[in-house]
Amino acid sequence: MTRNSIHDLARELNESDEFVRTKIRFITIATVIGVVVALLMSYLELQHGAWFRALPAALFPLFAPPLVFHMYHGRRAYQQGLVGFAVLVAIQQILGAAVTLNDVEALIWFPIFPLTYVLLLGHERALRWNAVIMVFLCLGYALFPQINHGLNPLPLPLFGSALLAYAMSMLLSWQSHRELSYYHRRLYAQASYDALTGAMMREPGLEVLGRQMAQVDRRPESGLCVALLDLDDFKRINDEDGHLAGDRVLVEVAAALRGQIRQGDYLVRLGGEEFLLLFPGMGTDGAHGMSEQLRARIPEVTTGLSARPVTASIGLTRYRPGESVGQLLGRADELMYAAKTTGKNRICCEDAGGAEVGFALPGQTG
Ligand SMILES: Nc1nc2c(ncn2[C@@H]2O[C@H](COP(=O)(O)OP(=O)(O)OP(=O)(O)O)[C@@H](O)[C@H]2O)c(=O)[nH]1
Repeated sequence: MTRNSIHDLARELNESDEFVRTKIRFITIATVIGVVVALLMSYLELQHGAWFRALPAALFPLFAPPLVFHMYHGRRAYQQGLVGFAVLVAIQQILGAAVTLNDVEALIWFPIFPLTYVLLLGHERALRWNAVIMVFLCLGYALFPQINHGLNPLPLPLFGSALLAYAMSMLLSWQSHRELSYYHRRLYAQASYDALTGAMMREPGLEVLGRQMAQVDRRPESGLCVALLDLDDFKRINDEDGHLAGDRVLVEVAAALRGQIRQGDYLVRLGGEEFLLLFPGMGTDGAHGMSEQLRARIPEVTTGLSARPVTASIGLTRYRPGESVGQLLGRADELMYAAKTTGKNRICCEDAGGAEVGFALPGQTG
């Protein structure tokens, strides 16, 4: 891929333009400053003849500019760049700690590292990285006597305050991660489930259907049946009993359907008073028996909500490996339509081979 503008990259990354633009600019500016400072520090250490202390600082000018350059080249590159920076910071920190931990001044850098991980990796991953590095630092401090009993013994309170910075950062990350996952779950539920009936909404429902179909394509013996269920004369219920009564009917019907289907089956509200039921791993006979139970249950659970009994017409069919979602639902729709035109309150079912269409009258199996 050729070099993108930040705007294109942000769009490709599917994150907010503003967020990615700010983050990449921040990392670019920080890298320029970091390279200048690191070169200066390396030069000063070399002036004092301490080449081994110049090494950690020299790593940054060597690796950071190519990382920034790499980050501008697409989604994977951006993510790889962030992780690359985190690895660079970790190596520098561990190397730096190994050569300068008995220098009190070196400790002023410590609180910066946990925050760097939050910035680079986000709260969730920073939590893990900070925990691992904190464990390494503690082990290093406890196991290597030259660090804490060297010529300039490292004051424990200073080391403790560096660890405190890690702990604080981890606590804040944990809190933020919990909050974000809570809102993420809520947003997912709002975007996936219909607020009135609690059934899955059309788009996510069709995605699930696509996945189930792909599974049957891989293992045709597993099978998949779908039932398209449409309430009969629903407009009349609305007109005669009121829109609120119509809503109550939808709620009760959806609850009854959900209560009756197996775990692993799906209930999708395609729109209005039309529901799609997915029966993965079920043969036509099993799905027919289940649909018959559902059809019979609907007038029972809606008794008293409407002046006339509430019924449903169902088109039931089996997925034929290789066909499209449109073909499968089109066939289910035709069968449901056939059930409507032959008297309603019935199931119209295609046999397993798809050759014939049988009509199941109420209380009968087709
Ligand atoms: N109360 C309520 N009504 C809805 C909702 N969504 C759609 N509707 C109504 O559902 C009715 C559907 O009517 P039609 O598509 O004519 O179907 P029908 O009256 O059930 O007729 P058939 O399908 O032929 O049995 C319309 O009057 C819509 O306004 C909803 O969320 N709540």
